[in-house]
Amino acid sequence: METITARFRVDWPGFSLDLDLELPGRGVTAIFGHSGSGKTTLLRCIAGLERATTGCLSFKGDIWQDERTFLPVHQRPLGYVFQEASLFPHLTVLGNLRYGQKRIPAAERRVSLEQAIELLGIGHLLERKPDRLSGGERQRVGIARALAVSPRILLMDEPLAALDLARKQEILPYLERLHDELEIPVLYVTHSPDEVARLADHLVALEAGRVTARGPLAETLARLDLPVRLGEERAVVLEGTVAERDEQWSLVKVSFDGGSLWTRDRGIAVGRQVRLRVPSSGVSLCRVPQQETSILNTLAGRVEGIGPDDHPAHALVRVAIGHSVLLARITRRSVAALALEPGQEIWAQVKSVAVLE
Ligand SMILES: Nc1ncnc2c1ncn2[C@@H]1O[C@H](COP(=O)(O)OP(=O)(O)OP(=O)(O)O)[C@@H](O)[C@H]1O
Repeated sequence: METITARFRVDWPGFSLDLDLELPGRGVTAIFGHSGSGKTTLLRCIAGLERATTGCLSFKGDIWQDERTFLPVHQRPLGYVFQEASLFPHLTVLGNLRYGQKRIPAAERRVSLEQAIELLGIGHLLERKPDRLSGGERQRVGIARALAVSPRILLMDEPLAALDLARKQEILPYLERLHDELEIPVLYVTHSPDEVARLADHLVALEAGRVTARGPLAETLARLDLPVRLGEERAVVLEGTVAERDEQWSLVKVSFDGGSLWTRDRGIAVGRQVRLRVPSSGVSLCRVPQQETSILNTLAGRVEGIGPDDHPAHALVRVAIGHSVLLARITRRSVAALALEPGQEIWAQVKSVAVLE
């Protein structure tokens, strides 16, 4: 059994959490929701920091909590990364990392110290004391320390929230490496749409202590029946590969399962895997491919469904492009004018697409 099953009920004055979740035992699951929706409470329940909770938690077949069992936090093989790493000020970076690792018998170490240091790029910082680290460096050390305890799961509670944009950009590639190179599942609490789009494989959306949507990221974002918005408007995320570079016009072609899209060249090497974020307002639809248009990307697709959007003037059209899906936000008047209906062949013009590096 490779999954994590979690059922928790917490009742506090003014807030209750009531969840029944099956989470994948691999990849990054983003726990996404507004402030106060219960994200941190869920992580604390999983960590065993909320003792008053009633619930059940099984991790890949091992019971961590049920009616009879409650493993205390120190017996749960997990790493916890907070918004700000609380490192021991009197120890060097290496001392901090070794401290975390001490209680793990050598045979049970899944991540070596060297591997954690290399993954987070902190080899040059090992002799420094925490007060001589930048916020971004401190956070990287905090993540390496959480890995050094050889966790079976990593719980990250808004690990980038305390950092400015430049520091966030500095750390994101390291988080992507963790994702690509480690087998350890990560539960990643955030209210940043960008972080979800870049890092998550799965999504759990919370609202007022309840799950409003969950599932694989791309699939969940493309659903018409679930109101999951990452940011201002509905958008989908596609996995792709940089297939071609057009030096003359500073463009790259990114191929995905079903087609390809030209987008601005940001210097990413041909062959690299990237994610694309396509906002629904950047997709328009036409019944015949347009000849003289400034839009570079026209894809053949099929209408799969039509649903409402935030404003009564707008509709969201779900369009299958091969095995991938785009959402187009168009006016309801256009839906009527084009007589759109499920099953219909259609051309999607994609004006706006962002590469999430
Ligand atoms: N120990 C507690 N006793 C009572 N209420 C609590 C306790 N801890 C948290 N709460 C309340 O539970 C609700 C959920 O809090 P939680 O920290 O889980 O939300 P969150 O989604 O992580 O928010 P944020 O994004 O702001 O961190 C909030 O209304 C909070 O005030």
